[in-house]
Amino acid sequence: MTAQILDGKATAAAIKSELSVRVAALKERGIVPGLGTVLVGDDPGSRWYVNGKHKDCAEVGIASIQRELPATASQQDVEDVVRELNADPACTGYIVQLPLPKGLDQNPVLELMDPDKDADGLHPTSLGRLALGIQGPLPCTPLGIVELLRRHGVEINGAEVVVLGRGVTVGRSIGLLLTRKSENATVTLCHTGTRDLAYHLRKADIVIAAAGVPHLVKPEDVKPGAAVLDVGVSRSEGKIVGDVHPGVAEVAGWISPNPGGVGPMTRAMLLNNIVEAAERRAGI
Ligand SMILES: Nc1nc2c(c(=O)[nH]1)N[C@@H](CN(C=O)c1ccc(C(=O)N[C@@H](CCC(=O)O)C(=O)O)cc1)CN2
Repeated sequence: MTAQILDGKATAAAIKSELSVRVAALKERGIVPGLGTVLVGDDPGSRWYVNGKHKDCAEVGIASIQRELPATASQQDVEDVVRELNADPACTGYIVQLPLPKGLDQNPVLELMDPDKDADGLHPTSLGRLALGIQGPLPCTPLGIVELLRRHGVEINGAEVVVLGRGVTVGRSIGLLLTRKSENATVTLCHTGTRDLAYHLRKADIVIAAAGVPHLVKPEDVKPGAAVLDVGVSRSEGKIVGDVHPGVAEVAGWISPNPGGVGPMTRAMLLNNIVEAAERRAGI
């Protein structure tokens, strides 16, 4: 078997073109949605991601508000920028690029954000709303994964899903999303404390690998025909090495490339959250 490709790049392009139409409709009502970003420090990966977010904004007609602070910024400096964006009427929503440099505490920063401006769906209120089934912004990577599966016709309803990694941007929240009645999956979250990872992987219809461990998911541990999403980012000689061994493509039914799979979907879902926030405020 050779897996079908869950093409995140093409799917994100289709979503962006749908969002451009919605942005144009907002502009006809005099509303220009704006995305703010807060980048602290000089990590090249984080800078690349933030630049990508603003490039996407330009493509669909969303205004960009960029705030940068040096790696030497204090907790107070970062929190001042957050307060400024909370008060900025041009900013529909914003993100603080994670991780923050060492020495800064991300949780007080996230808590200080106006939950109504949380574009990432990572504010405690947004995660609480998700747990309670109240409408609000959803975390971008989990939302991107669900959308990627849906648009490729992968059955989520009733599926056994195994998630690897308990990080805040993916593993912690994706179970909340996939176990809603509308998705209806059964989710197992595996992490470094999991005793027998292969046991869990072998019964999964859908594997979401977000552990950041190169080639953690081996072909012999994947159920034939499963959908495998590779969210892991490790780097070797300048190249991305995912959590999924290349041999998995011979066993799986669907596989997301990395790069070109979940990453572009994360970016598209951020734009989606901004457009939805602007529409909500306009009563659309
Ligand atoms: N505040 C946030 N911080 C972080 C998030 C997040 O959702 N919110 N997620 C990641 C980084 N991230 C977005 O911020 C992100 C990661 C990867 C991609 C992407 O398109 N990757 C490309 C490959 C890029 C490369 O070559 O390095 C791909 O997969 O094709 C977009 C966004 C952590 N921080």
